Amino acid sequence: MKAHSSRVGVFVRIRPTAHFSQDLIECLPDGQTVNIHHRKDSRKPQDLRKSQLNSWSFRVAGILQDVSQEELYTRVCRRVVLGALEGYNGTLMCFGQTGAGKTYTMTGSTESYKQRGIIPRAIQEAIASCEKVFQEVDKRTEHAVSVHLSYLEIYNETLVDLLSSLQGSPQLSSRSMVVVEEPGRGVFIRGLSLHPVHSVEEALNLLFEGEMNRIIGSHPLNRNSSRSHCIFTLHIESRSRTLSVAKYVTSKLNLVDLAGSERLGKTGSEGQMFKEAMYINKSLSFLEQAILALADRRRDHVPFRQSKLTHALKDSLGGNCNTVLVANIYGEAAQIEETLSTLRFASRMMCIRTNPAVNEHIDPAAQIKKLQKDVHMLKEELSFYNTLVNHPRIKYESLSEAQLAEIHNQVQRYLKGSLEEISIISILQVQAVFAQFKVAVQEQEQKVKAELSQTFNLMEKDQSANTTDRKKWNTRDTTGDVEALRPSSTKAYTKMPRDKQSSTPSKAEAFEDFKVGRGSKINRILKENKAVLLERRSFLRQLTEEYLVTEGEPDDTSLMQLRELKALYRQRYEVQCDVKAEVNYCQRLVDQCRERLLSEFENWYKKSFPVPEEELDITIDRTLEQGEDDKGLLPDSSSSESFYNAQYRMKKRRALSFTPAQTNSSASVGCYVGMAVSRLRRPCLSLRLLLYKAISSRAEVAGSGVGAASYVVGSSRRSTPRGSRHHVSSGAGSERMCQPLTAGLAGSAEAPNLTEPHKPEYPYSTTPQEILAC
Ligand SMILES: Nc1ncnc2c1ncn2[C@@H]1O[C@H](COP(=O)(O)OP(=O)(O)OP(=O)(O)O)[C@@H](O)[C@H]1O
Repeated sequence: MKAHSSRVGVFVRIRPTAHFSQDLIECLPDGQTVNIHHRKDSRKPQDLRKSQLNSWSFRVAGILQDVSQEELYTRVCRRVVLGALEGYNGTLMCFGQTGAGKTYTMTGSTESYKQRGIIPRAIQEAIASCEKVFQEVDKRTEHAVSVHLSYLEIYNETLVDLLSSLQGSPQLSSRSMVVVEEPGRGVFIRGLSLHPVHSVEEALNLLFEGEMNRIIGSHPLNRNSSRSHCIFTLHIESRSRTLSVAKYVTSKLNLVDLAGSERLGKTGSEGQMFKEAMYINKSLSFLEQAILALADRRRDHVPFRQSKLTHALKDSLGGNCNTVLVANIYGEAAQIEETLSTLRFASRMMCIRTNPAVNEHIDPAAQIKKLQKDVHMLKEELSFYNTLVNHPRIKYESLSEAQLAEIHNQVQRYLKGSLEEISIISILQVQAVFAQFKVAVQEQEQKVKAELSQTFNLMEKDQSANTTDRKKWNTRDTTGDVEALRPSSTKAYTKMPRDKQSSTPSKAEAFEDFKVGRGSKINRILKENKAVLLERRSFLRQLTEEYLVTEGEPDDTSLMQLRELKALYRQRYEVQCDVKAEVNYCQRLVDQCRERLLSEFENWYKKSFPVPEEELDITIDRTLEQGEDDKGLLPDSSSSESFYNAQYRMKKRRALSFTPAQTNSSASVGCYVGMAVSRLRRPCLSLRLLLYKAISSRAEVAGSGVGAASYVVGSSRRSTPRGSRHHVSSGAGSERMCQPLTAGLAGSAEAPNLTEPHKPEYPYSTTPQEILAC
């Protein structure tokens, strides 16, 4: 609905008179300008000479003097009436002094066809064009037009339905009528009867009926003076006959005959006439205020609701409407002040801008019909297309229960793998498939949640039991109660039937636990020994490089230099041999520590998780066979690698001639010595050489090349009381504490009690004196 701004069209109509005051009312030849010359207080002849002559000029759309009713209609009204037929609201309004010719202009003479006024002519114009439509119904013209009439009177600020006397009209009291506003519909009178008309005659009958009901009073200026404001309205609605067009257009054409203003002091009205004049003047005053507010663009509030008239004319004055005002004036000098007043009002009206627009609406019922038709058409199109592409089975209606069940079945089979793919048929089917997937996912989630909650409940119980047991275990560890070291939770495992030992940890997992728990100390020693081994290897590498440099000295040197070089070469060679021996020794210690760790773990594991021996052997053998290729089974590959490496070496060593007792005890002391050796520093090469020789001799005694001995090295070595620390001093004389080593072995049943004064209890132990003797 496009609106365009337009000014209120204002015309001035001068009532014909034989005493036209040409001196006071000057109509210029342009037909649009009227000049008023007025001398104040001109009623007093003695002041005529003294008073000053004032002039006012009013330029309007047209000055209508001595024009026929037909010309007036053509010049003033036709445009608005035709606009109404196109969907624009229109208002034609007559304003002026009592007896100035408003009713004559608006209604005209009911006795003379030629002198009929605007309303009959507008009816004729509008309904005649509609009649054409009416008559062409059978010819199926494009639009169907309907016209309804209403006739409202505002008398003493009361709304009156002038057509309520007609048969079939609702007999409502004036109080039940009210001016209301609704979005999309604008201002209208609720309770005002609307009368459909199909011909000019019908419409004129209604007009005359209403005219009969108007309140007319005999006034000094007008024998048949209208004592009320009257609004005759044509309600026009145009709809398309085509079902596909849901739009329809409405418009209202208001033909307003305002009551005449009067100067009460001048007319001398009394009684009822006076009361009516008071109401009339008051309502016209409110109209003027509204117009002033509308004309002033700085005002954001227009007092439309001050009177029924302004409220009812709200749309006509400042809204969606083509508005035309006819200002009726007298031509006589006696009414010059009222004429001036009327022209002032008219000039203010000219300042008002309205925004007429076609009133388009969407009919919901027609819209639904249109959409249904569109859907039907599109389905037909799709059906045709599907036939062309060999998909004639596709239906576009909602899926039936059976179809949904089939889709559910397909999705279930697809998820289980028994159906390779779900063939896509239509969008509806795709949506149903996705819906079924959603349902499947939700069901799966519920299932997993239920399982998890069940598992977590069990785990929480187990964890609380484990925590309690671990506390007990830690406490007992410090008291040295070896038998009690086994966690009670593992006892619980052993009590379970074999087929229910699903929570028994794998060996790899158990080994990881063992390293940080029961076997943490021996594991730590192993790590330290490894670190010493690495450090020695690195040192050996460095020496080898230096030695190679010495070997590559140039030949053209003096004898002295050669001797020095030879000495240096020998010295380096000796050192290198020493370090090599150290490396070999450290390697053995590391192996023994590892063997010890595994041995202890095996014992602990067997006790904690009893498994038939043959099954254990099979497991171990398989593990050995698989070697490092079996890492995938283990939770932590780096840790499991060391585990299986160690296990492999242990199994290899089992084939050797050592008894478990020998292995354990020698390994324990080996670890101890490893710690001692790890404290050695490069400068004490001779001491390390001694150590190496002693080791070599013991190894020879053992005859295996693997047997270890207990060596405590250092000049300051001494026995310490139980629980105190062993101080092992390196060859450089520095003392270092090795309490962790002692503590780590003290808690083991198989390990010798090294907190006791040193009493070697295994066949290959060697005292420091022996070492020094070597
Ligand atoms: N242009 C005109 N040509 C011929 N007669 C006219 C014209 N204007 C008014 N008259 C006559 O003047 C008389 C008063 O006119 P009319 O009733 O229309 O005045 P009015 O403005 O409606 O007065 P009121 O406000 O009291 O109703 C009528 O008899 C009418 O025929």
